[in-house]
Amino acid sequence: MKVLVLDGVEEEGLKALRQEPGIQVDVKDKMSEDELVAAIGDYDGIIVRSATKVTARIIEKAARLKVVGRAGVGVDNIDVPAATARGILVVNAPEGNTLAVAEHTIAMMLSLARNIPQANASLRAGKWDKKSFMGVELRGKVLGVIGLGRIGSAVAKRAQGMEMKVVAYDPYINEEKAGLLGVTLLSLEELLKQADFITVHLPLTRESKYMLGEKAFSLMKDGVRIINCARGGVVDEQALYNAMKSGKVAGAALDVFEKEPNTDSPLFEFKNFIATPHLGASTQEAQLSVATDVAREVVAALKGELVKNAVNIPSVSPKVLAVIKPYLSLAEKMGKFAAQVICGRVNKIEATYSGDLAGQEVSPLTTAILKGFLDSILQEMVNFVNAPLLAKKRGINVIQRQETEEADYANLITVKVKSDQEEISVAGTIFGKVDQRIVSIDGYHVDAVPEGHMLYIPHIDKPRIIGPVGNLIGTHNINISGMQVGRKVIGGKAVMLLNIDSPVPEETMAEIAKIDGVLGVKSVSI
Ligand SMILES: NC(=O)c1ccc[n+]([C@@H]2O[C@H](COP(=O)([O-])OP(=O)(O)OC[C@H]3O[C@@H](n4cnc5c(N)ncnc54)[C@H](O)[C@@H]3O)[C@@H](O)[C@H]2O)c1
Ligand SMILES: O=C(O)[C@H](O)COP(=O)(O)O
Repeated sequence: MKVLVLDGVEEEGLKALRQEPGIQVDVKDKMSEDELVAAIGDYDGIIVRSATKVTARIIEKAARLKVVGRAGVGVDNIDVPAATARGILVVNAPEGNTLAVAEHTIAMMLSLARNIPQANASLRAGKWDKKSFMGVELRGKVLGVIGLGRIGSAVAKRAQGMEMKVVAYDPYINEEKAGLLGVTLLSLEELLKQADFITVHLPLTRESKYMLGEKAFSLMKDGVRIINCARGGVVDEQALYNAMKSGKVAGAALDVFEKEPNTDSPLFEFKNFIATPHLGASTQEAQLSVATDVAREVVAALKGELVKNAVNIPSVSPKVLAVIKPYLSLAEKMGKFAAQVICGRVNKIEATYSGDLAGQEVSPLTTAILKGFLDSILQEMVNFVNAPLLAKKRGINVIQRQETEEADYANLITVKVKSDQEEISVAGTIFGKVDQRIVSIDGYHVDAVPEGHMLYIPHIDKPRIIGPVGNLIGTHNINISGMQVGRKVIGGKAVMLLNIDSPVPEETMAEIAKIDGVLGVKSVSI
C-alpha cells in the first residue's frame, strides 16, 4: 500500500507508518490540484496539514484511496462529504496541537496588550521610543472566549493564571463544565458587551461565519481587543477593518485569514494590527504529536481496524468499543443474511437490540448491519463510512430500537427488513464470548452458525421434505455440516437452515424448489 504525505508533516511522527511492513511512504512538500488529480490513483492513503486542499476533483480520481489523514484539527481543507460518498475515511489529530494554539493565543493577547511586535520593529529600525508603546495590564480584565472546547478551555485556564476574569459563549457546553473551569457562561450579546479582550476558538460553520461582524462590533466595548487563532471567516475582516478605522477596536491579532496565504490584507495599514501566518499549531511538540497520532490512525484505517478520531463515522469510546466489538461481525453477517433471503425492493431496515446491548451505544452495530446488507447487493465499495449514506440514497428508512424488557437471550440483535413484497426478521446472539448464532428467522427458532454457504428453505412441516432435500444435495457431492429446522405448530409453516461446504448449483436449487411442500429456497453466502 502507498501513502502520500504532503505539507511538511513532521517526519519523526511518521514512524508508525514507516515501520509498518507493506506500506510505502512518499513524502512531498506540496502538489497542485492538477498534480494530485494525476497522482492520487496510485495511493491508498494521503496525509496533509491545512495547505493542501483535498477537493472533490481529487477524490473522484482516488480509485484506491481508503483514508485521508489530517495532521491537525480542522478538516475544512478536505471535502468530507465527497470522501464519505466514496467510502473514504477521514481522520484527524484533534488533541496534539491544543496547547500550542492556546499558548499562541496568549502570546497574541500579551503582544496586543504590550505592543511587543511594534516596539520590536521600531527598535530594530533604530528608534529608542518609549512613549509610543504604552500598554495595558491583563490582570482584572475580562476575557471573552467564544467556543469553550479544547483550545478555548486551555486559553481560559491560562488567562485565569494571569488573573483575568473569563466569560464564555458556547451553546453546546453545559454550565457544569464551565463551572469546573471557573468560567461564566454568557449569551453572545452579553459577552460582547462585557469583554475587554475577545478570542474565538470554534470551527468555521454556517453559524459561526462572520460571527464577529458589523453588528457584533457595534455591541462591543470601546477599546476592545480581538484575537482569532481559530479559522479565517469567523471574524469578518471588512467589519474588523471598519471597527479599527473608527477606533472602536484598540487592537486585533489574527493568525488565520479568510483567504490564505494572505500577504496584503488591508488590515496591515493599522499599527495596532498584528498577524502571524497560521502559526497556531507550529511548535515542535505539537507537530510531533499530531504527526504521530495521524500516522497511527492511517495505519489502523489501512489495516481495517477501528480508528479513534474518524471525522466521517461516529467515534466510539474505547469503553463502548470493548462491549460492542464482538457483535460487529455478527451484525454485519445478519445484514448479509437478510439481504440474500428477502425478495423485492427494500424500503425499511429495523434493528432492535436487547439484553446486554440495551443500554449501549449501538449505532456502529446498525451501521454494520447496513454494511453487510448493502455489500451483498451493490457493486460499489460499501464500508462503515458510506453505508448509512448509501442506505439513505436508496430510500431505505433505517430504524434503531433498544428494548429493556427481560429477554430470552443474554444479548439479542433482531434485524427486520421490509420490502414492497414481504417482511422478514432474523435474530442473532452471541453465546459465551464469541459464539455467533442465528437463533430465529421470522419467529421460527433455529440455532445456526452464520458462516460460509447456507441454504434457507421455508416449507410445510410434513414428512418427506428433509430427506429429499438432503438427498438432492448429497447427490451433487455437497457436504452438509449443519441442519436446523424450526416450526411453530405441527403441520404448519416451518423453516430449514443448512450449513453446506460449497455452494449449491442453480439446477439443484430449482429441483429443491420443486419438492412437494417446499415454499422457496434461497442460497446465502456469508
Ligand atoms: N491556528 C491554528 O493553527 C489552529 C490549530 C488548531 C485548531 N485551530 C482551530 O481552532 C478551532 C477550535 O479547535 P478545538 O480543538 O478547540 O475544537 P473543539 O471542537 O474542541 O472546540 C470547539 C468549540 O466550539 C464550540 N462551538 C461550535 N459552534 C459554535 C458556535 N456557533 N458558537 C459558539 N461555540 C461554538 C463547540 O461547542 C466546541 O466547544 C477550530 O476551528 C480549529 O480548526 C486552529
Ligand atoms: O486545524 C489545525 O490543526 C490548524 O489550523 C493547524 O493547521 P496547520 O497544520 O496547517 O498548521
